[in-house]
Amino acid sequence: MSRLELLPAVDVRDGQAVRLVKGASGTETSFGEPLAAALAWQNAGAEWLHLVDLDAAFGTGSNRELIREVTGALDIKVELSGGIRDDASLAAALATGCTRVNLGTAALESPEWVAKVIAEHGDKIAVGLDVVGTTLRGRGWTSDGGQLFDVLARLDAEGCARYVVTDVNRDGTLTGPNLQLLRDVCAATDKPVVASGGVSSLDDLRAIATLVGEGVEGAIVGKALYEQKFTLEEALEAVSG
Ligand SMILES: O=C(O)c1ccccc1N[C@@H]1O[C@H](COP(=O)(O)O)[C@@H](O)[C@H]1O
Repeated sequence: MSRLELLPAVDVRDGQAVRLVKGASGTETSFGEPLAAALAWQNAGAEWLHLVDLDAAFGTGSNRELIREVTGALDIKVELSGGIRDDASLAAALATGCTRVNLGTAALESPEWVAKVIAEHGDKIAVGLDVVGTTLRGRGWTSDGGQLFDVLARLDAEGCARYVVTDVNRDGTLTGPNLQLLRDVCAATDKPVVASGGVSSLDDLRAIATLVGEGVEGAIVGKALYEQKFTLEEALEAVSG
């Protein structure tokens, strides 16, 4: 059985690496230069970086140049998200050299465009399913966007390669992952799932790793790393078995 992939997160707001609580604008804690954070995770052994332009996700601006600089400076794979909602933003995201992009709002508001880009770009496109309960959230997690399992069925039928599943109410709270949500999504799709939200401990990562056989491929880790609940080296070791 394959091992759980870990994706340390660098979320960028106003040029800084930040963590939010439940994705709420205004709850930012700053952790300095995004490039320094990204290089730190790379040097600690990360194979992936989950890189988010929060200003683009919230519609308050863009960190496009900085995102391009960070992605270009790394040797590891980058999953890029935030504000990728049309041809121009998708082209700019893919031109950074990232390994894949993660679409959120567009999957809820522009289903025809998303079907088209899935057909064109295959597994370079993932969809972020950001949920409160089973209600999807878009536009910086401020708007309702339909029911999780309806949208998942539609995206599956269109050939979506992968889903990044975030429990919004756990994100940035260090309260543990929503394992039942992950199980339910895995039961509804054959496509790989990346878990996001709530990781607080090595035991949380070990618990997510027990779901690899059900379809969980990776886990995004944010606040726990920045608040030094464990090191990335310890996390990689914890899921290596
Ligand atoms: O990651 C966050 O903390 C976050 C908080 C609030 C909104 C979005 C957030 N993250 C990422 O943004 C994309 C969605 O962006 P868009 O809707 O496509 O513009 C989402 O998948 C998360 O990865």
